[in-house]
Amino acid sequence: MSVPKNVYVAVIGTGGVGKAFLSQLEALSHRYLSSPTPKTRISLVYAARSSKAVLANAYHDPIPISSWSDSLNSSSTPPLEPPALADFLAKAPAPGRAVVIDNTSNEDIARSYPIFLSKGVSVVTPNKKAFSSDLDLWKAIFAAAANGSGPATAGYIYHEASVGAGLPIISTVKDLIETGDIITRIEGVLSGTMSFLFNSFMPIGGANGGGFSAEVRNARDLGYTEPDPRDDLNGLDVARKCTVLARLAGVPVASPTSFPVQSLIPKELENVKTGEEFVDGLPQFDAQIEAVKQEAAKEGKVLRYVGTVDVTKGECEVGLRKFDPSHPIGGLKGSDNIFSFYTKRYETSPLVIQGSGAGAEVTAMGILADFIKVCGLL
Ligand SMILES: NC(=O)C1=CN([C@@H]2O[C@H](COP(=O)(O)OP(=O)(O)OC[C@H]3O[C@@H](n4cnc5c(N)ncnc54)[C@H](OP(=O)(O)O)[C@@H]3O)[C@@H](O)[C@H]2O)C=CC1
Ligand SMILES: N[C@@H](CC=O)C(=O)O
Ligand code: NA
Repeated sequence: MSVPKNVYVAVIGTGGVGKAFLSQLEALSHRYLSSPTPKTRISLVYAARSSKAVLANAYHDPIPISSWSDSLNSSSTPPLEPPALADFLAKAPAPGRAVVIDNTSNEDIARSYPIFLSKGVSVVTPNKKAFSSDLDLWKAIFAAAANGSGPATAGYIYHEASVGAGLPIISTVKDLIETGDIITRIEGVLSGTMSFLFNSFMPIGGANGGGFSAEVRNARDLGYTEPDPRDDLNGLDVARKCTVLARLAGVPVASPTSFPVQSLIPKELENVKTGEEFVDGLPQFDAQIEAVKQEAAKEGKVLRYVGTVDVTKGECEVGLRKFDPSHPIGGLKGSDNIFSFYTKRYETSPLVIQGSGAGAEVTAMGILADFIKVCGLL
């Protein structure tokens, strides 16, 4: 009987998405182990939140996945700096190797991916920062990865959940390109938060829309927003997703602030210190967005927040637009995203992907699916 390969997992970030990921990882681990001929054994060797971390005593003595929370809560160890974590994970015994799951939105951790990858440690993440900050970081990540132009001994990088949460967006873009299609335009509602806000604030028929600020609070409480909701409301989250998609499609977008992005943050709240202060201050500006809503309603339209990547022209654009209620974007529900891909093959009738684009469980699913792909490659 063949010996199962060990895959050693380090999880950074145990918030909404991180918790859901660990719970799905535990179930996957049970499924793997209950197979009559287990091929993979998953060992949790590190878990961290911003203030503390827990590290396995040794590779042969991992942290039980079912009690990661107790282990982390009772720890007084601070998180390891990324280079130290990479050194630790690079020593994972063969067969199999280590995978780091970054469930934070931390830019310093994102900047350390090339260090992990060059040491043979794979990275799976929903963190958009790595792929949508400066272009040099993008190039460094893919130059270091085995599934980029790095050596076969390098780690793999997968980031499906960085765009459209669990929806198969990154894999679809890659499949279109690798099979020789030419993407000309991608457009749609790319934010679960923005979708939820406008579907609730201005539902078709105009009935029961609550105040805008109350919907922002709801979106945050439902786990749709970024750790700081201002990163959604300023349009940067959608701009980051457009940047990722554009770069994958071959447009070298310099940064998510290098093209027009409409912010929905009132000027007076631009410089408040915390996300909490921002959410608390928002109700006094409800009248402003209500006026924009009424203007659209007079034309028989609804407001929706959209992103467009015009690959042919090499341009991106992000902002609020008016739609007829009969338009597929006008009729979205809940936190649904919709992505329309126009390509040489899908020229007049686009390839459309629609479904929930935010929330812990659907995001964790995207991360776990990537993790399973990496396990298959190790
Ligand atoms: N929520 C969603 O629907 C989606 C989220 N994403 C992405 O998933 C990621 C996580 O989102 P979400 O779970 O909602 O956010 P949360 O704010 O709920 O969780 C973030 C976690 O990261 C931890 N963290 C932050 N900085 C560090 C650090 N330096 N070292 C270790 N841990 C750190 C936080 O620690 P602490 O607990 O101590 O605060 C927290 O546990 C983000 O990148 C987001 O963009 C992607 C698609 C959808
Ligand atoms: N805050 C984001 C989370 C997923 O990327 C969103 O609302 O879409
Ligand atoms: Na996705």
